[in-house]
Amino acid sequence: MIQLENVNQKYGGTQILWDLNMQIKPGSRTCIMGRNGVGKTTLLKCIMGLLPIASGDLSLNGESLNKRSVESRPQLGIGYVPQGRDIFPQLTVEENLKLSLNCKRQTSKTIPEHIFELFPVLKEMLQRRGGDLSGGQQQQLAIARALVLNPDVLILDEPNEGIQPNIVQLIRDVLLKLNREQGMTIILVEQKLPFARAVGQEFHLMEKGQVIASGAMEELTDELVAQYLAV
Ligand SMILES: Nc1ncnc2c1ncn2[C@@H]1O[C@H](COP(=O)(O)OP(=O)(O)OP(=O)(O)O)[C@@H](O)[C@H]1O
Repeated sequence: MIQLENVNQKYGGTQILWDLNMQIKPGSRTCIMGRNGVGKTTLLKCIMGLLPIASGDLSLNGESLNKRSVESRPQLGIGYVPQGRDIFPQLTVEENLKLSLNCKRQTSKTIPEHIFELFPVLKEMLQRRGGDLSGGQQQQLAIARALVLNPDVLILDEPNEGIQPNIVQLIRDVLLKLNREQGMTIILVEQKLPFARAVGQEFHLMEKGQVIASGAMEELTDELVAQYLAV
């Protein structure tokens, strides 16, 4: 269980997250939704320890993460696919994937074969530089890099931005499969409603740094969509 209680976050004097509360159950597929600028990415960065929180509590399975380092997250089984992918453009696909193997959680120094079953194109392109891949291939690499550590929780920040429809479908199928077959918790920041509905079982809707509605995906009504998601 990931739990956030009264989390506040500020960039200098500007407060972005306001007494934010959220619970994410193990094995769930959760979508965090809301318009541009409501604080979704900031929230994920706080969960990952990339941004400090000003006050409040953040915990994983009852253990506080407040004082744990960024490096602790992969060891605790939290994988992260950041917005914009952040792969290393000068390194090959293989090198990008092997970087994750340096983490203590992973005892083997070999890239697990199931990664290539999920994303076959990466096997074909192992020696290609990350920067030479298409956007869709880079996104597959970014997800694969997080999966190398076999996380219990996979957090993705708008994985479909600028990606062609067939890769969007592949990503959807991979997320559903990881959740179904491995019980992996999926936390997805997503603005596109059809994708959010296809992947998410639960939603948290954000507005101005707070969660203003949560529930089962079927409870995300047209009224909520019109009020808080439509542009
Ligand atoms: N490094 C920063 N310094 C100051 N303000 C920031 C910084 N990063 C983000 N912000 C501000 O924090 C607010 C929330 O941004 P955030 O990226 O978390 O929103 P978001 O909901 O993820 O939006 P998007 O969908 O556009 O990514 C925005 O007003 C943004 O301008």
